[in-house]
Amino acid sequence: MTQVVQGTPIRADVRDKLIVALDYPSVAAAEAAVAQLGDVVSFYKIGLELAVSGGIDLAADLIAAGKKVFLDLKLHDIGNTVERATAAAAERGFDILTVHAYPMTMAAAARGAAGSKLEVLGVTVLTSYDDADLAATGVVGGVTETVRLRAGQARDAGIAGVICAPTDAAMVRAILGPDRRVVTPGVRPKGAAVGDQKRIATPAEALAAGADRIVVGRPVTAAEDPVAAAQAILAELQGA
Ligand SMILES: O=C(O)c1cc(=O)[nH]c(=O)n1[C@@H]1O[C@H](COP(=O)(O)O)[C@@H](O)[C@H]1O
Repeated sequence: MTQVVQGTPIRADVRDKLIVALDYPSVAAAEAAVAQLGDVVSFYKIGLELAVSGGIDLAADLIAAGKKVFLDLKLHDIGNTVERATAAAAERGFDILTVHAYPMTMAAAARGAAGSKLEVLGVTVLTSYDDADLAATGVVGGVTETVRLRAGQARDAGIAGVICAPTDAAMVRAILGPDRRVVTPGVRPKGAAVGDQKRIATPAEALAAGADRIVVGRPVTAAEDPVAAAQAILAELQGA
């Protein structure tokens, strides 16, 4: 169904570019948000907080309701474990699964997803990290150099694409080419609270830099009017 925002119809392909992060402490809270957002939002992310709170099973209801679902567990473990967990996520019908962008982890996830529609995305460098935060983990090389390295490794591992900051998206798109996914959290509409994010851009800037999809949590879920907040982001994406 086509959405109409302030007289402008929002195309279905534009709606699929907005992934709303269901970062809630209970399944009931997530279900209430999904009910409130109705047809406005077509793509949801189940992340760590909701998964630990029993939210993985919510995916079946979302899929039955025609939504796309991103399982954000940011896997990183021995190859056998990652491969089997990825195959289990594919079996459950998820559209996207995240793993950390380490070569062996990405290769294992690629094996686990083989033959399914599941898109494995490698998390390059978290959007809450700056150069100093990354250096504190022992990584040699700044954010830009590390994202460049990991994007190339994601391409070589044969996974669907990466998660990166919108500020990295143009560089990553050049590395991955047009056929792989570039998905960016760290997105803040003008004037929205930044919170713990450090490498941010607006929805329109993220798309202009080469992102396929954006992930947005608090600017929608903590808004006084989440429906209006999501609609405003979609209108910005459509205009980008
Ligand atoms: O993998 C992710 O989705 C992710 C990667 C990253 O580098 N940064 C990041 O913020 N995220 C997720 O994207 C969402 C961003 O939420 P907000 O900061 O509330 O918009 C959260 O659910 C994070 O877990």
